[in-house]
Amino acid sequence: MQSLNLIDSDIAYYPRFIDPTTATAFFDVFRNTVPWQQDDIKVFGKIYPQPRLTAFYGNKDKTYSYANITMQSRLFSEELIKIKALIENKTQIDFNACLLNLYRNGKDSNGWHSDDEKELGDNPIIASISLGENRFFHLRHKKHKELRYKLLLEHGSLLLMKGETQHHWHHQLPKTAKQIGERINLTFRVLK
Ligand SMILES: O=C(O)CCC(=O)C(=O)O
Ligand SMILES: [Fe+2]
Repeated sequence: MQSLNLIDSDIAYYPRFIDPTTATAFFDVFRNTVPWQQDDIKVFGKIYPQPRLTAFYGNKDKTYSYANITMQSRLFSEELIKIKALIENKTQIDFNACLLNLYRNGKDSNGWHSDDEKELGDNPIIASISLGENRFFHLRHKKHKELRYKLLLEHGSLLLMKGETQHHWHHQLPKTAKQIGERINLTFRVLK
């Protein structure tokens, strides 16, 4: 486990949290069975197609809203329940929802944001699993914008963000000019 030790944050990175062979098997199942959709998002009043595909799962029929999208959750699949159990075992935190992202190639991305929706509570806990291609994850302090950090999110890894992280830091998954394939990201969350 690697603790990022950035001020105003509580972020830990676990490389090979899932072994590579198992992670590849999970990747294939999610790639082929999740009903991936591309929604429109509103950014500063303009509508754009989201630069990635998403899906939303939970342990109940709940809706989740961000950037003017409202997603209806599907019930956790067998594979999501398995991964959720691995994370819960490590963190002692019970997760009840998961937002899935599919980045089809290097042009797909996720812009600067913090995961600070009201439903996530005061100090959101986000457990993020990476499958498939490695991609860089950027962090930038909201007030001290010169404080930045780049982390390579590898196949099978877990990134855990908690405490005041979402209050003080934005994160993004930038585009890359490299010719790369698909990456799937699972962000387990606690919805109040
Ligand atoms: O794909 C990633 O690693 C980041 C995803 C993310 O930040 C989010 O879904 O809120
Ligand atoms: Fe996020």
